[in-house]
Amino acid sequence: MNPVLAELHEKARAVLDPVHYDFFAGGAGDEIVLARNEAAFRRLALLPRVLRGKGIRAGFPVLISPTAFHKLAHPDGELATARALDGTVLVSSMASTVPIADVVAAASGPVWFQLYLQPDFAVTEALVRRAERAGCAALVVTVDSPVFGRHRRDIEHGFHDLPAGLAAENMRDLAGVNGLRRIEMSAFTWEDVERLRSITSLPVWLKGILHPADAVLAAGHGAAGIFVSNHGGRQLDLVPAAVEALPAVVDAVAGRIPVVLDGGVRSGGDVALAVALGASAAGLGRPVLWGLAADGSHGVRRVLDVLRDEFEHVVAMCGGQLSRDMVVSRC
Ligand SMILES: Cc1cc2nc3c(=O)[nH]c(=O)nc-3n(C[C@H](O)[C@H](O)[C@H](O)COP(=O)(O)O)c2cc1C
Ligand SMILES: CCCCC(=O)C(=O)O
Repeated sequence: MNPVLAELHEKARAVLDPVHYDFFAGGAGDEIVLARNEAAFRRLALLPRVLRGKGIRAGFPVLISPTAFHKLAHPDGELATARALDGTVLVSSMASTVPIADVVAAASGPVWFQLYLQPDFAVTEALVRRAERAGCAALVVTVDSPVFGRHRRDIEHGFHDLPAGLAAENMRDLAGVNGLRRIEMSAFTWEDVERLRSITSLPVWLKGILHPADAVLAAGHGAAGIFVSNHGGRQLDLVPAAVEALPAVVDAVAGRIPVVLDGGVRSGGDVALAVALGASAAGLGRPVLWGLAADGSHGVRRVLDVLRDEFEHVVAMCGGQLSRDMVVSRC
């Protein structure tokens, strides 16, 4: 691993309350998927093309995937993350500890709003209006959580609630206990996605798709794009690594909508592999949390800078080109 990322992770582990560290680091069940997400990248290799000059690939195809409760990592919470963007997209979690309007106001790049559809449609609609008023550029509906994953580390620690003083700020004044409504996980249908689309002009992405048939349905139901994701190994501990599920989804979508990959991306080389396999971009979860915990906004910036630098170097080595035929198995 890049020594800067390793150093940020070690510092995060040292400064965080161990209970909060385990909330960020942990996965569901036996954490098999958590480990596989990273291991699967190690099993892939790239065959560079030669004598192609500098090639034409430009840009940095990385975004920040939504993660909850940044104030558990750093006192400035999502404000610090947002200040680090420098053009990178931040998908801000519905479970942010800073209200979405303040996240967008602090951001140095586009902000998208991630949400879980709520059983009470009026609550979902209120969240959408908050995201729109704040100036978010897209909605990302997470669809892999009909029920919440079972995180053994959290259960062992008895970690169920935020410490006093911290709250899921987007849920304020939505008529719950003390004006704060709990985020609910519930099962929905494609009709619910259509209903959401009907009340907003924002692009609606779906996050947490693994089955190619669902990717086809997503395109058919007007999703602006999808995230191939297993929620960083925090939902069903029986699924493939995210990058293993990517090629079949890319084939099924056949270019109709963009496909983002998240889960286990830890280097610019991992970003390059995901792009070569057909992802439009790779999403980062935990690496951003480690940067944030270790050094606030500066730490997040360092994570993005390291990945950008590594990615550009790998692409240059590959003749400016990344395509599926260049990806082979190491074993
Ligand atoms: C601590 C933590 C909190 C998360 N919170 C959310 C969330 O609020 N909404 C969501 O859609 N995904 C959430 N995720 C999943 C991430 O968006 C992403 O899919 C995953 O972290 C990517 O894997 P990686 O951590 O290996 O990069 C969370 C992940 C972690 C680790
Ligand atoms: C209600 C917070 C949801 C956070 C989440 O999605 C996760 O921890 O994986």
